Amino acid sequence: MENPSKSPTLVELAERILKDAKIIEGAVGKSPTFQEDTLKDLPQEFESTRKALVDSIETIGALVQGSDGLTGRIYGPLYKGSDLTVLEVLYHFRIPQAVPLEGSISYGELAEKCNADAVQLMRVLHLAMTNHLFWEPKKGFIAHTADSRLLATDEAAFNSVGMSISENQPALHSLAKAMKRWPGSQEPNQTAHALANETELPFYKFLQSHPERLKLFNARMKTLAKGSGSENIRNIVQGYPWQLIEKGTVVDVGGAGGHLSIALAKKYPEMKFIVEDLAIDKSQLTSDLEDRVSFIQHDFFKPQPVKDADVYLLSLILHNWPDKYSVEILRALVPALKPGARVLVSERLIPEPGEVPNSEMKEFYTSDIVMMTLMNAKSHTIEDMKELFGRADGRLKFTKAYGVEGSWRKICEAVWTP
Ligand SMILES: C[S@@+](CC[C@H](N)C(=O)[O-])C[C@H]1O[C@@H](n2cnc3c(N)ncnc32)[C@H](O)[C@@H]1O
Repeated sequence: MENPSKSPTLVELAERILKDAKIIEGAVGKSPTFQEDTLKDLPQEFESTRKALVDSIETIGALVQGSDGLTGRIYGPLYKGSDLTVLEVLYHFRIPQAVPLEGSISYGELAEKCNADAVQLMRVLHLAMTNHLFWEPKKGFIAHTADSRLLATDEAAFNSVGMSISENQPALHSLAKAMKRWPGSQEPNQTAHALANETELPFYKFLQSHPERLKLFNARMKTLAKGSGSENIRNIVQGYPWQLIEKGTVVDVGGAGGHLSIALAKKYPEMKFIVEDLAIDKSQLTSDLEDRVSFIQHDFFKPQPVKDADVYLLSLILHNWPDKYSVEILRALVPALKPGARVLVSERLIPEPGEVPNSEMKEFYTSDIVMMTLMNAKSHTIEDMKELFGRADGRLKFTKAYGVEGSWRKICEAVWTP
């Protein structure tokens, strides 16, 4: 975070906004509108400019509103909570799907289709429109914008909103209560999510006993995999010097359907991969890779069964667990490790304060808090990662954090040095 007395002037910010807006518009050739999101094709190399632009806009908005604006932002009409209420109504009444993709529909007809009261529906939709969801082409009628159309046509995106409403929001509202009841807890069932749902089950077990909510969670994971999931693959494949492993074997611990191993196997034809997870899912494996990518069922809290591999990869695993359990997961590898074996832990690390703009820092801290509310888990800093390796076993020597340029996903390497 910047020193508050040194924030840029309004004019400096406005100039930055103009400069970055020109760069971005030049990159896609056509400015986005609320009907057409041309920025979804923005090339990766302009992502940092997009983030800088968002940050400048937020900063100038907050400065111009002043401290009275702050109270307004928290308690007044711009409070995010009411935006979430709108989404909740859109989700429960399946409003996006009831609006025609072309043309418009009257509030009365829409209310009938959604089984809702027309006046209440109109009032909620008026607020939705302030966030560019739907618009009124003529009085009394509504039509889609690009955002509302996405919710109507992409079931995974729609269910992802459902997941946020069913799991994240109630849990976030219960965080203060959970912090009072179980201060500093390291148990995955002493969470805000458990309080909000009046359950003693940890998050994943709770979902397994509520299949309709598990479906929403899986949809959320699918939408993430479209964006950051592919960033996950890119980071794993390009962000580590795999040529060092040559003809070696990689154990992909908690590797799900093996998408990372499969991507690596395609690029490194001499390496072998063993994907471990609670259940075996070979649906993504093609026959040409069958001799080099295999699957076994394994609980990562039990001693590692594959001995003497060259690499044990834990991608997006430890950030789902309280530290106490992350240490157990790492320790369970120890009996299998040969001297020089590498343990690679890949996840998005939290930057040092001030290393990235405030708006980006907010994303990192938000995801950290979501981890806390759902599982008492956490996002890690690089210092946390060093500490976890050390706590697991002093012979697991942290060497370096690798990763692709410009990404906060890092691959933290520790080498077994007995
Ligand atoms: C967030 S996903 C990460 C998947 C993959 N490594 C990646 O980077 O995309 C976490 C994975 O851990 C698996 N998992 C959870 N508990 C496990 C356990 N006790 N033993 C093995 N795998 C487990 C889940 O089934 C899931 O596939």
